[in-house]
Amino acid sequence: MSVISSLPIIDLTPFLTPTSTLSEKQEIAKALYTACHDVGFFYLTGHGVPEELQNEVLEAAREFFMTATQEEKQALERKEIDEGGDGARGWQKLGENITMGSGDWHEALDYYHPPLSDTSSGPPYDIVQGPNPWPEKPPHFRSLYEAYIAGLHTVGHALLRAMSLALSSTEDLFTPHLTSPFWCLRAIGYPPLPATSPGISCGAHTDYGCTTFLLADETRGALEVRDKQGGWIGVDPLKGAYVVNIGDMLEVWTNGLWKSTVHRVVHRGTGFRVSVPFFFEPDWDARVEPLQCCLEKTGGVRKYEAKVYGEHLAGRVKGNFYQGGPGKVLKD
Ligand SMILES: O=C(O)CCC(=O)C(=O)O
Ligand SMILES: [Fe+2]
Repeated sequence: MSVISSLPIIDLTPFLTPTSTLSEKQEIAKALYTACHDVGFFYLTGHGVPEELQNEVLEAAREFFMTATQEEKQALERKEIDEGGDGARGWQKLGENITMGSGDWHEALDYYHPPLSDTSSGPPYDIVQGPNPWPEKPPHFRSLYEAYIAGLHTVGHALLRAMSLALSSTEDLFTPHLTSPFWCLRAIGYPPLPATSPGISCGAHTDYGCTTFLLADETRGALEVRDKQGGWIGVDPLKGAYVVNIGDMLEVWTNGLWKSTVHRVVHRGTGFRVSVPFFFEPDWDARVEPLQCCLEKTGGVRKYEAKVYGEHLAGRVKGNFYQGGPGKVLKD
């Protein structure tokens, strides 16, 4: 495995500054196009999220994983639909999340966009449509995370405007599909893999939606990204920046011009690694299909069928846990 020390760095400032000029934006859009086309992963700076807020988010997750009792964790546990849960939201114990049939060596708290229908009368819930179970300790966890999620919506919209300009002459290609963007946030705790274990911390997969904003602590040598030759490249965190990758919906919209890049986590170092990926997604009912401008750039042949985002997500979530099924799929 080689370690990349130089993922492209994209500075989003012009898309968050009302006074910026078109040429300032186009310069960034051009670099963004190359990053998305050549690697599918990049560091994002100029996003406006304060580093102190990022650190607080990581520390609150660490505090939960390190200090909550087993009982407190179990009170938030993800439950199957027939057990009164929505099959998605909540705490997952070590090894519960699976990829390609093997348990992932992490525990996690998973949150999603508020449910789309009223849940006040209680279960049964549809898949991914139950309430978010927030911890009571640390006491500020919920308000901190809700403020963080709101901030990342601004960044998500700005980045999608930049991506639109990278693909066309308008910033609004994706706007009709982002009226109430769905989102997911995972707070993940990774103990080091046992020395003799052949296992994996988070198995190889692609992300499901538009873009993922990965916030991770300073642990090095954990995240790995598949390169075009099928090898693995190590991606270390860059202080203050997000590691951003594109998801399955952008691959469909671009007719494969930009690929939803496979990645995984192998944490063999020392220390307990914490990461908090935020997934910025299309509207739940968005019908996603190759865009005309991308068809023109890819020889005019449509390589992807239309997908409804919410159906795609529900299908992927169902495969993420042990239910006698084959587990998380790498690609459709
Ligand atoms: O923890 C990480 O670095 C990545 C996690 C990830 O890829 C995911 O949850 O989709
Ligand atoms: Fe991922």
